[in-house]
Amino acid sequence: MKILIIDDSKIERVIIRSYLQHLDHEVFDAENGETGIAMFAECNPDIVLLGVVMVGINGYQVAAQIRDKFTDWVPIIFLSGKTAPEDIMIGIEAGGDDYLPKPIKKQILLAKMTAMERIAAMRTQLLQTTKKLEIANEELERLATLDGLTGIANRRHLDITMAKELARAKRHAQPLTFIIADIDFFKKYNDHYGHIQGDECLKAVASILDSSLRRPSELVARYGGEEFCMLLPNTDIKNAKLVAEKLVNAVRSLEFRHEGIDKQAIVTMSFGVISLVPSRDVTVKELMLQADEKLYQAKENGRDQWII
Ligand SMILES: Nc1nc2c(ncn2[C@@H]2O[C@H](COP(=O)(O)OP(=O)(O)OP(=O)(O)O)[C@@H](O)[C@H]2O)c(=O)[nH]1
Repeated sequence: MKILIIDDSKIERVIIRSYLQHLDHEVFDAENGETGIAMFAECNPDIVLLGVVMVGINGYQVAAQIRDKFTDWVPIIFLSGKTAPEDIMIGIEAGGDDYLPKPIKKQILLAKMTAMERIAAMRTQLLQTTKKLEIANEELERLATLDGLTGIANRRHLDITMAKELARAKRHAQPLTFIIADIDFFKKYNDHYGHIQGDECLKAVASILDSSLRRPSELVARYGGEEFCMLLPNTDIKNAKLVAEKLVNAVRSLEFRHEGIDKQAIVTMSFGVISLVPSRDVTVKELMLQADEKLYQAKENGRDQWII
């Protein structure tokens, strides 16, 4: 353990050092409160042995400042000839954890060190476990936003982002583009190639849609089944048309055979696109309904196209 002794009596410091010497501890000492606090920050001790009556700031004030300045808990043991119940109470209230009466008895000091060593080990373990838990929680939160099959955003994440982006577009009177896309004749694809190959097709489509959108603020999500949604903040109707054309072509460029339709057919997608500067009363539900209506028109119109 790293042990920091703060006491203005050189004799006390030398005696305590000699008691701790034969144990495998690293001992630091400071001759007053101010130096002790500075040393605490520097050496990051596992335990502090702190005199109470000192020239300058006293031990209670040092303990209070350590607790105030440093968030990590480190045990503080007061060393004092003042052992009346009220002295002990003041010490504990100032942030101390234990009290050793002066003159310090070697056996008691070593026994306390053993107990504190156990506590320090448990604390280290607790900190490590907490760190692992934090990392696991972050990973869980990340996974909760993703679609299990394709690895792009899921519907839950889309819902949250849409609400945020719609509110932002209203606030700044900025355009917002929203697209719903659906793979054409996907039932026939599954029927012809089987579900496993169908899943591979979904993954490839997700990946090409995702890589076709460039801006970090743009989102591609799997809405469900073979339906995907794209949200493009700050994108007006002119740019929405360019993006839609690019997406139709990107899916074609996969050149995935779709012999469920006919020998020459490839996998294509239809896109329903809306672009608007939303007024106050526009809701997420309305955006979805309108884009879905455009998608329906694209399907009716012969598929493999976008309608805005
Ligand atoms: N392989 C696979 N298929 C899925 C998944 N989710 C939905 N599907 C299939 O997607 C197909 C969707 O079919 P439909 O809604 O009839 O639409 P479609 O055949 O694409 O026809 P159009 O949309 O009109 O072009 C169904 O056969 C579903 O079983 C999935 O996770 N994996």
